Formats: sequence, C-alpha cells, structure tokens
Amino acid sequence: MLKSGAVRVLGTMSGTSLDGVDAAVIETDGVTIKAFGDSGYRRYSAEERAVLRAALGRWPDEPGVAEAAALVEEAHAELMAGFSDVALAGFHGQTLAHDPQGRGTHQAGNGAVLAEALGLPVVWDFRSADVALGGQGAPLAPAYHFALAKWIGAEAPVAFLNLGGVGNLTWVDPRKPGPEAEGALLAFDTGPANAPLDDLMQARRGVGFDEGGVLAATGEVSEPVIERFAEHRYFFKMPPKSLDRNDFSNLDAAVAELPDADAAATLTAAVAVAVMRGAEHFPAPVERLLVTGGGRKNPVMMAMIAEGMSCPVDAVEEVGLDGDMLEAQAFAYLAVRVARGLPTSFPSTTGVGAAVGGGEISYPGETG
Ligand SMILES: Nc1ncnc2c1ncn2[C@@H]1O[C@H](COP(=O)(O)OP(=O)(O)OP(=O)(O)O)[C@@H](O)[C@H]1O
Ligand SMILES: CC(=O)N[C@H]1[C@@H]2OC[C@@H](O2)[C@@H](O)[C@@H]1O[C@H](C)C(=O)O
Repeated sequence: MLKSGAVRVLGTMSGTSLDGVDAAVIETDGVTIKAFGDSGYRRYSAEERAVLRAALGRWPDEPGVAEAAALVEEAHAELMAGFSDVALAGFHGQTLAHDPQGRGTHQAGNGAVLAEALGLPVVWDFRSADVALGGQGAPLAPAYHFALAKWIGAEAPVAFLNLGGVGNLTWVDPRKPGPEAEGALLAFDTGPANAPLDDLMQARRGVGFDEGGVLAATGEVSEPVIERFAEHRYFFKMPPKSLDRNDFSNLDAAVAELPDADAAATLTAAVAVAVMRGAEHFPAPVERLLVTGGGRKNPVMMAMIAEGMSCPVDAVEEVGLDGDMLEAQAFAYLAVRVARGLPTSFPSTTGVGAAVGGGEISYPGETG
C-alpha cells in the first residue's frame, strides 16, 4: 500500500475522440494537488484509429476487441516507459462501449499487463465498481475538479467543462470541505462535443477535425436542426447522467443534407446548446466556466458557448492549468485516491447510492 504523504503519480487517458494517449505526472496525496509534473502524448496512427473505431460499441470477447485492447496496451506502454521516478500509475484505457443501465461500461486494455511491462503498480478499471453499485460510471474527473478549484483559489462556485468527444460539466462549490460533502459537486455529461463534428470532417473532408473551427466559421447554423436537437430527451433527464460516444449519432443524419460548412456550423452550435441546457441544472450560478479538452481550441465553439452563458467562459490556461493534460492528471489523482482507499465517485457525480472508490490495483509480478 502507498506510503502516506504526497507521491509522484503518472496518469493516462485515451479519450473518446480516439486521437491518442495523454500522460501526465502530478504530485498529490489524493486530496490536495502539490505540484504538476511532466507530460507526454502518443498519437494513434490512422491505422490504429481505424482498429479502435471498428471496435466501438463492442463488449469484451466480441470481434475486434482483443486487437483493440492489445493496441491500447502497447501504445500506453510505449508512452509510459518514458516517465521515471513515479510511485504509481493510473490507466483509464479506451472506452469502447458505455451502457451503465444495461451491459455496463467497457474500457479496453488490461492494467495488469502494464504493471508487468512497466514494473509499477497500476490502478485501472476505474468505472466498473460505480456501475455495479448503480452509478453511471462517469464522469469521474469531478473529484479532481474539486481539487483544482481549491488549487486555483476559487472562493465561489465555478464550473469545469471538458470538450472531448463527449462533453462533461462539473459544478463545484470550493467552500465545501471536500468532494464528498453534501452540495460540493454536481456533474454529468452534457451531450455530444467534438465526436459528431470529427466524424463529419472525416467523412466529408478526409481530415480528423475542424481545426480552429475554420469550416464552421463559414457556415450557417440550421435552426430547424438545432431546435429539434435542443428538445432531445437526454436534456430533460436530471443529472447525474452519462453518454456513450455514439449516443447522439442521429445528429449525423440530421445534417446529412446540409452543405459541409453549414453542417459543421450546426454540429458546433449543437455542442453549445448542450452546454447551455446542462448549465440549467446548476444548483447556483457560477463565477466562471473553465473549459478543458480539445474543443477549447475551437474559437467558433468557444464563442457559441460564451454567447449562451451568463458568466465568463475561458480556457483553463487562463488560470494556469493545462487543458490538454487535465484528464490524464485526473486519472493520476484518482489512482492515488484508490490506493489510499478514498472514494472516487459520489451520488452527485455518477448517481451511485453512496460514495465509492472504483479501480483495481495490479502489481508487477502478479501475472504470468
Ligand atoms: N486546434 C483545434 N481546433 C479545433 N478542434 C480541435 C483542435 N484541437 C483539438 N480539437 C478537437 O478536440 C478533440 C480532441 O479533444 P480531447 O483530446 O480533449 O478529446 P478526448 O480526451 O479524446 O475525449 P474525451 O474527453 O471525450 O474522453 C479533437 O478530436 C478535435 O475535435
Ligand atoms: C465512459 C467514458 O469513458 N466517458 C468519458 C467520455 O469522455 C467525456 C465524457 O464521456 C466523460 O463521461 C468521460 O470521461 C471523463 C474523463 C470523466 O470520466 O470525467
């Protein structure tokens, strides 16, 4: 078990946008952030991405999953081997399917394989325990968002928005003593973020994403599509709630007849509408919305979000954080919490009945 006090821990995340693996070191005792360390990125090649894409929506033992898992493990091992002097690692894996009310949640990649390859204890399978206890299994970054709100010295409620493949929003009251306190957090997935737009760009332009929002900037938003989207039943569900990457795939069909630029503008506007509908659930107004994830680099998306919010909307860099690495850092932080027996999710973040510490710890030498 982990010695007390802060440790250097390496966290990794392979997100729903399927772009690559992020890895980042932080120093923490699982409660307070002491320092941020180095970070790295390992892009998936087009071939690798195709293997992952083909396995989306699949469950363990289904075709293509073993190949995807092996690829995820290899890419992580490659990236993680470049870090030294860490006590522990957190490995999220690649979500292939997420159906918390039905079949569960599936992150490809086995932490035991990485523990062996790296000679490090590895915490992994962060979401299953929460789902088994009736939670959504996502989002899990909120406990870290609470620590970040303290780190930036916030003294009133703030919100963190992650714009990855899917969007997720965390409302934080930093005046509470900890993330487990009543009224400290409310978190949920907002709706689609970059995934539908990325898919459109891939299908129509053969590129991975709308860099800088350049295509969307030249298009016109289709009001009928947006009006229909804003009435989606997901937005009427009370949080906590979570999504799978392809849960809003009917959006693809809704923009199918639109010219490229109008389709891109409309999918970008849909992200902002989902955030706005999400913010309606905030228990109290926030002093600012801090945006992390790749979508913060899309000025068109950011402007549309800012237009719909009644508080300042800024990239997390404005408060000295790294929006490319924040989720990897979150899984470093959560790994330490698991190793210390601290909870990682709460009724107000995943809807689980009581606070739970998800995650399994694998040690080198346990397998084979
Ligand atoms: N310069 C940019 N301009 C526009 N969009 C960008 C830019 N850079 C990144 N993105 C978008 O951000 C996406 C990647 O975001 P990120 O790395 O946060 O996702 P992720 O971590 O895979 O997803 P999730 O948080 O859902 O797990 C890209 O697929 C792209 O759509
Ligand atoms: C099941 C799953 O992998 N969900 C991801 C996904 O990507 C964004 C959103 O959907 C969020 O729910 C979650 O990731 C972040 C890191 C989280 O758990 O907080």
